[in-house]
Amino acid sequence: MSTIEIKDLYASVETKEGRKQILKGVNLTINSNETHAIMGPNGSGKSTLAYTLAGHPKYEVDSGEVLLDGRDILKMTPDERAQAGLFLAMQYPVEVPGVPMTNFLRTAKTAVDGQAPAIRQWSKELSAAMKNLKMDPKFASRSVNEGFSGGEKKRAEVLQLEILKPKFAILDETDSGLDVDALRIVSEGVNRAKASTGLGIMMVTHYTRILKYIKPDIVHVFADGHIVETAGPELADYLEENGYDKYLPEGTTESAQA
Ligand SMILES: Nc1ncnc2c1ncn2[C@@H]1O[C@H](COP(=O)(O)OP(=O)(O)OP(=O)(O)O)[C@@H](O)[C@H]1O
Repeated sequence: MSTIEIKDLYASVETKEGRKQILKGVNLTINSNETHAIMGPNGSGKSTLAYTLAGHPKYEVDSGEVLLDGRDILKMTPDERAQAGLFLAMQYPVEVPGVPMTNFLRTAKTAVDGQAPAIRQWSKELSAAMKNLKMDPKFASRSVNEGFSGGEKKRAEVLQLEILKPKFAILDETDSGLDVDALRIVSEGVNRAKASTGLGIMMVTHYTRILKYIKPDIVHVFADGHIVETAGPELADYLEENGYDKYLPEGTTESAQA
């Protein structure tokens, strides 16, 4: 079993107005096979947490630790974090013109595993994964995310997840922009990854609809840079009905913040 432990994490970003602290004491432990949903108001720092864990250079850790099976990943470069078993499905996947999906995936797989996959096995695995995600095989030769629709980009993120087989996946709003069928297909991909490898999942979402397909064990409310409440799946239903008002500073409402 693997564990990722986030301990009292504080992180900042350099903005035009100066340095701004966004993460303010995040504590969270996720084990293999666990799914944690992170829900919270706009601008509370959920994506910042995702980027900080993945090692985005814009986000500077002020203090705290993140241990993956006891190893401090904050000392690692983003590629070393991926090799250690961390994966980020981005809220806004970037386009990489000129780099075909198939080259990108094979190169990433080789880097993460430390050896190139055998060619015949690789072709089979890639075709099967794309078929499962109902992706046209032509996507393999297209440039990474270039001209992909919003939903196609999210499928491509889950394709990477299925191919790279990390220990932990951060899904940053992987459900946003998906139609009903795509939501089911993408969720099935995540569930397949969990069933095959015992993946631990941190799923940032605004909507309970994805939680019907990817069942969370634990739901956290994230507000003002840290986790303010933790409970079972019933918390998501409460949030859907009542919003985040009770977690916001007095005098503000979620709509005023958005
Ligand atoms: N690179 C940056 N430059 C300036 N401000 C930033 C930067 N990154 C994050 N922020 C600010 O930090 C705060 C947290 O942003 P973040 O994207 O982490 O929130 P979020 O909880 O993911 O929001 P949402 O639910 O709207 O996606 C916001 O006020 C945002 O404007």
